[in-house]
Amino acid sequence: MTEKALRLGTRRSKLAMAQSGQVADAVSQVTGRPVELVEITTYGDVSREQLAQIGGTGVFVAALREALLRGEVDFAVHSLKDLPTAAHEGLVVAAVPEREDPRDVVVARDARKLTDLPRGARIGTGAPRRMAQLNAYARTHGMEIETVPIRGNVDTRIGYVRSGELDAVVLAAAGLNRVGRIDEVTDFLSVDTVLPAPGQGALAIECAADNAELIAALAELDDPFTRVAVTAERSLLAALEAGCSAPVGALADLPPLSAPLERGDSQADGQTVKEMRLRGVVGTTDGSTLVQLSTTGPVPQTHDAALALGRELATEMLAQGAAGLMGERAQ
Ligand SMILES: NCc1[nH]cc(CCC(=O)O)c1CC(=O)O
Repeated sequence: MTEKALRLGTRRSKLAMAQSGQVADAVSQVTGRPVELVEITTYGDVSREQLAQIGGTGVFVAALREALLRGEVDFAVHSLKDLPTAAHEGLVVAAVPEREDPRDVVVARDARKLTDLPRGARIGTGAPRRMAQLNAYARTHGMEIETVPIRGNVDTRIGYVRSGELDAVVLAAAGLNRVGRIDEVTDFLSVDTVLPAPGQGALAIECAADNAELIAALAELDDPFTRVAVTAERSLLAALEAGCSAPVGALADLPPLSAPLERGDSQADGQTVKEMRLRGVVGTTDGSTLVQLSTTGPVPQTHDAALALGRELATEMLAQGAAGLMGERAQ
C-alpha cells in the first residue's frame, strides 16, 4: 500500500455515510488507492428549522464544497437532488454513477398502501412536491388525507409511524435502500402518481476542477444515460427557476416499450433506437392544480442537447401556468 489515501468529504448522517461508503469502495477500485472518509458538519445537519425556511437549495452542500475548495478533501458525494442546479466555480461533477430506484415510497402502519390508508390519514412529508402530488391524487381518487410537514433523518421520519403519531411517511426508495431499510416499505409509488424530485436516486461525485488526474479516474464511474437524464431533469428545474424545495417533480427515463415501435423508427440493425421520455410536474401543495407534461424523443447526444430538452419542456410548462403555481413555494 504505497499510494496516499484519497480524502472523501462526507456529512455525518447515516444516509450520507452509507452512500459515501459505497462510493468510497468504487473509487478505491478504479483508482487503486485507499479512500478515507472525512466527516464534515453542515448547517443543514445542525438546524432544527424547516428546510424551506432556512433558505433555498444547497444547505447540505455548501460546507462540503468549501472543504473541497480549501483542499481539505479530494472529493465529495452528494445526493443529486440536493445539489443546486447552478455550476459551482472551481468544482466539477466528475461522475454520476448509475441511478438506483428513483421512486418515492410509503412506509405506513399495518402494511398499508397509499390507496388503503384510513379516511383522514395523516401522511408525513415536508416536501412541497410530494404534498402537491399526494393531495392531487387524493382529490381525484375520493380520498381524504392530511399531509403533515416533517423533517429529520430516515430514523426520525419512520419513527413517527412506529410511534403512531402519523399513519404514513413518504420517503425516497434510494435513501431507504442505502441505509438498509427498504424492507420497511409498504408501497412503492408509481411515478405516474408521484413524480420524483429531479435527480432523485442519483449521486454526484464532485471534485476540484483542476484535479485532472482524479477527474479522469472518476470518469470510469460515470453512467452516460443517468448523466443525460439528470441533466435534462435539472435543466427543467433551473428553467422553472425553482429550487430543491419547490413543488417540482421531473424524471427522464426510457419510454414505455411500445412507444418506439408505434413510431416505426426503431429497428435499425435489429437494435431499438434509444429514446428517452422526460416528464415534469409542478403544482400547488394542496393539489388543486397540477401542470404535468412529458416529451419523448431520441436520447440527447450532448450535454447541451440534454439541457435544451429540459428547457423546452419547462417553457411549455410555463406556458401552461407553471410559474403561478410556484409562488407559494415557501411551505
Ligand atoms: N431530501 C433529503 C434526501 N436527499 C436524498 C435523499 C435520498 C434519495 C436520493 O438520493 O435521491 C433524501 C431522503 C428522502 O428524500 O427521502
